[in-house]
Amino acid sequence: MLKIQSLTKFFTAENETVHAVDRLSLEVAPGEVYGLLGPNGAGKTTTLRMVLGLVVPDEGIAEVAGIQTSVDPFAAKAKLGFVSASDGVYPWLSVREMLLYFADLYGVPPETAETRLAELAGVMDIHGLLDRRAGSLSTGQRQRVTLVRGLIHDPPVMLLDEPTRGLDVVGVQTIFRYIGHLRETGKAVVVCTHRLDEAERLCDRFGLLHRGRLRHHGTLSQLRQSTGREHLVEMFDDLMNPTLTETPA
Ligand SMILES: Nc1ncnc2c1ncn2[C@@H]1O[C@H](COP(=O)(O)OP(=O)(O)OP(=O)(O)O)[C@@H](O)[C@H]1O
Repeated sequence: MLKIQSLTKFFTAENETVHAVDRLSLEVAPGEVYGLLGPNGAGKTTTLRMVLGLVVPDEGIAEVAGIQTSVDPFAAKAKLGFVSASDGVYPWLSVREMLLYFADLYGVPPETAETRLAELAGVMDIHGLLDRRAGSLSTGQRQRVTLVRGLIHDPPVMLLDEPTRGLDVVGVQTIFRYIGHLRETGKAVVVCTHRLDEAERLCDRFGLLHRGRLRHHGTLSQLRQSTGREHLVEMFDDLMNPTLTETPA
C-alpha cells in the first residue's frame, strides 16, 4: 500500500551537505502500523514530506496505493491522510463546515461526505461539536476534529507526525483509539514519534532511523533478537552512543 524505495534527500547549506534521508526503503501493508522512529534530525519529517510530494527526492521513489508521488503528486495526495501535532483549524467556520470544506477539497461528493462525517463523528465522539465554531474548541476537542479531518476522504494510507505531542493522558488515549480504528479499517499507517514507549505499544513494525539511514527494522521481537536489547530506548541509546557499548581492548 505504501512503498518507499531507496528514497534519498541531500540538503546543502553553508557549503555543507546533510544526508537528511539516505537510501531509505520500507513497505507498509494495509492494516499495519509502522513506527518510523528517530531522534531530532534523523530524517523523519523529510521522509514524510517526500511521501506527501512536498519535497522532491534526489533519488528513489515513494509509491502510495500504486501511484508514485513524484509522477502524479495530486493523485497520490488523494490517497493520503496526514495528521500532525501542529495542525490548526479554521476558527471562523463551524466544525461541520470545516470538515465538509476539506472533503470538498479532496473531491468527495457532498452526499458521501455527509455520510462519512456522520460515521467519523461517531468514532471520534464529535457529534456534539459539529455546530460549534472551530475557534471555540478546547485542545482535546480540536484534536478529535483534526483526526476526523485526516480521514474525511477515506485515504488508504495515513501519516501521523508526532500525534501525541503536547497532549494530556486523555488526548493520548484518543490517539491510541484512533490508531486502533485505522488498523481495524485496513489503513496502512506510518507514525513518526520520539515517544519510544508509546511506539512500542502502538506499532506492529518499526524502522529506527539515525542520520537519515534506517539502522534497524522489524517487529519488536525481531529487533530484540538482532540488537540484544529489550526496549527501543536502549536500542537508540546504542545507536547514538556506540562507544559506550564497545568492549574495551
Ligand atoms: N530545508 C532544509 N534545508 C537544509 N537542511 C534541512 C532542511 N530540512 C531538513 N534539513 C536537515 O535534514 C536533517 C533531517 O531533518 P528532519 O527535519 O527530516 O529530521 P526529523 O527526524 O524530522 O527531526 P525532528 O524530530 O527534530 O523533527 C537535519 O539535519 C535537518 O537540519
